[in-house]
Amino acid sequence: MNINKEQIRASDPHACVYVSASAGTGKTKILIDRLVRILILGKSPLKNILCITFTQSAALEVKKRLINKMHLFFQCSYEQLISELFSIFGREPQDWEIDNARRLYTNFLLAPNLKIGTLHSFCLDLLTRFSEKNFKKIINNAEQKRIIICSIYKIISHQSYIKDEEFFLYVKDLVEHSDLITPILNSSFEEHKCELEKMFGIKLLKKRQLLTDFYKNIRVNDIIDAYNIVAKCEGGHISEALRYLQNGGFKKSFAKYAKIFLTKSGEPRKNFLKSATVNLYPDESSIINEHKEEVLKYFAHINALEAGLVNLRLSYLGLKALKLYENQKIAEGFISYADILNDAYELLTQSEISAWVRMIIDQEVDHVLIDEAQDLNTIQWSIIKSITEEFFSGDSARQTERTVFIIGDYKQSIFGFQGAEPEIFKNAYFYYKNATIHSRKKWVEINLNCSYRSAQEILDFTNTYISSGLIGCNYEEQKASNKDFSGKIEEVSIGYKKLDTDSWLIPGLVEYRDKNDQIAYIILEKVKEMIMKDHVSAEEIMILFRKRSILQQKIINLFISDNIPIFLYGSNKLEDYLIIKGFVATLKFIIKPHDELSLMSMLKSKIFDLSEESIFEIYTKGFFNNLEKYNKALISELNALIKYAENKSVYDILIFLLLKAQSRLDLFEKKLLLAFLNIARDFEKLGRAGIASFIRWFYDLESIYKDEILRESAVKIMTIHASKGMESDAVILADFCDITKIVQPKSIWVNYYKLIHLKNLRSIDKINLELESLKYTDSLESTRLLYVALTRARKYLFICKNE
Ligand SMILES: Nc1ncnc2c1ncn2[C@@H]1O[C@H](COP(=O)(O)OP(=O)(O)OP(=O)(O)O)[C@@H](O)[C@H]1O
Repeated sequence: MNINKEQIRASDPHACVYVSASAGTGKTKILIDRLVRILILGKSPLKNILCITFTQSAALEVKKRLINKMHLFFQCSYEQLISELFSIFGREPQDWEIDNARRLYTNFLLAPNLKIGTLHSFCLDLLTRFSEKNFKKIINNAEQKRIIICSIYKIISHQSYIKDEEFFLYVKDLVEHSDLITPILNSSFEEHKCELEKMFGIKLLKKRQLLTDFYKNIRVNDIIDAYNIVAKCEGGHISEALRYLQNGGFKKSFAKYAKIFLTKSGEPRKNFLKSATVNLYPDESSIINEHKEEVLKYFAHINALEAGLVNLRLSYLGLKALKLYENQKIAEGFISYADILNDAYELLTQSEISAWVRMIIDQEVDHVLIDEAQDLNTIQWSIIKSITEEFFSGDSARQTERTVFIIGDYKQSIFGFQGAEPEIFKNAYFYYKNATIHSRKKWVEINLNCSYRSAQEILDFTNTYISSGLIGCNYEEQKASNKDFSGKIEEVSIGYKKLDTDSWLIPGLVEYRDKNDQIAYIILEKVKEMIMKDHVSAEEIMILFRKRSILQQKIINLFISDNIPIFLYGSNKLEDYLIIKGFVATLKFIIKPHDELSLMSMLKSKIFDLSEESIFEIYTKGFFNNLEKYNKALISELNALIKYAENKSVYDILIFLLLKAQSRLDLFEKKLLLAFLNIARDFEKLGRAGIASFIRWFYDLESIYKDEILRESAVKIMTIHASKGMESDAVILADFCDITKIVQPKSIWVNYYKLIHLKNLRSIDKINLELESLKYTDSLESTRLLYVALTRARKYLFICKNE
């Protein structure tokens, strides 16, 4: 280890410290060093040090490294201990420091009380100890879904809404943002209407009312005359418009009429009339152009109105469903992750016992260390502030030295979807700086920018892609501390050649069915080359994705069939895989044939393999109410399934379904199903039975899929979010092509309201402004994501780029 003076200043246990540390500059090392130095100082016991990490795996890593360090101090030679302590203190250790360091491990064994974990686990502990609220369990996805659907059924007797999965997703999103919506939860229909009218800048009247005004003002005959005259020199769109006006069609379907004046992409046609026509018939042309403007104005207004009315109804019903959901969740003894934070905050600041709770916590915490501080959102900072408030009050009853340590990196702020933003981190920084200086404590600020991880070539490449303007915070070019090895960057451009699915392939020649196949093959070949030619070991290769996708699935399949060991990081719960969802839906269908959500996802799954279009078709024909009429073969298949399932065990039913789906399954799906079958067998071995009871048991298990080939020496496959804090020799970016492309949202949040129907909403200026700013923040975060991905690599970067 190199002695780095700034790292040593950062671990000074007498100062409150803020560290802004770029990727690879040693954040984790500093955190461990600081924990060790506080312990060696000997004034605060282990149990009084609170270390907050962003994820549970980070907490495990910190615990592991701290315990290893203490164990090393306990059993290493005297000389090694001196040298270890020298690298941490940056000076010769004193005798008492050496003695204390030796004793850390035994002290730990006597009282192994490590407060290292996520803020959620700290808050959960707080609630368990002090809250009077009665909760038994953290709610999981399946329970959440069940309660949302029940709540929707309770408010909507007219069930056509429920057929639409979109409404379920809408309410689910409200549930996930419920803390945000609290202020409008109890508003009446009229109040929502007023709010949305203000937001949209229009009155939410009936559409007919608006159009009546339009029809009243239009001089139909004048316009028909004008059309007739210019028709001689114009194209088909004029005769089409004429038809609509002559037979009154423009009243029946105003939208279709208005579309004559628009281009295919929905923009107003710039030159509706040719310039020759305008020169020849100036008067008629100006009548037509004025009319065109008028139509488009009304069309925009009607679009806004339709969007407004849809959103008004959705918000009203959605919020009602949300209230029912919240009540039912509490009645069943569930708590969500968001509730944990909100309830803990309330307990610490607004409850009758707040002062008492804070006093007890104050006795129990002397030092707070916050890792990945850029990823915390407002409520999380509020909780941390209330825990540390007494540190700076001046008249604290406690005389012990107490510090706050904040380490983070604006450039790695990539959890915007959880409410974290660089701005929030900046505010927290100012808060602690002011609080520390005002209470006359020592404040130290450190900026680390030299990477111990990556070769200079990797950092040069990163520097060309990243700049302050693109990531929304200060970016200084990064330098490598380690000059012992060099880096290599390769970029491949993927040409997209779509082939007919059943076109004849020349034997022996690699042809790709689509872009994803091509990328998957290129990556497989690259990994083989790295392992065979460059002697990179498999576990030192990391394949990163911006998001889970078909490409990821294809790569996994390809690697499995080529016997290259892989390890999937992140949330790889069995229940989250599409194929397992389809099987679970089928089990649900067997016990509840009228549950439309299960029926739909069963039909879509590989067991039935119906296309989206055919499901949509039978669905719109009223299939779900009138099964017999439309698809006899399917009905008899469904009946046969229900009949077969009578008196059969879950395991037997699953085998039956597996055989039915077999020809459509790929290798990876077969492995997943095998794991699922094993779970069913375990369930039966326990002497349990019943489909409903199996499904509940399966969800409670929250089983993580582990394959026998997922060994230690495996290529790691994960999303960039999951790769946070990790490093490896080689990094492959599989979907770089999409990295700066911003996906247009289907809905946005504006002032407590979740607005959908975005195509129509775009005719409202205020919404357009919101969308623009959203696009801007998304693009900044997308570049920060790229920064995180590039800086995981030590020596090799391999990037698949769109041409
Ligand atoms: N003083 C040092 N001398 C030598 N190597 C160091 C030093 N400090 C850290 N390192 C090494 O640099 C690498 C990066 O350190 P670490 O993982 O702590 O970085 P980080 O700042 O947490 O990175 P990121 O923000 O990307 O997660 C590690 O392999 C670590 O052992």
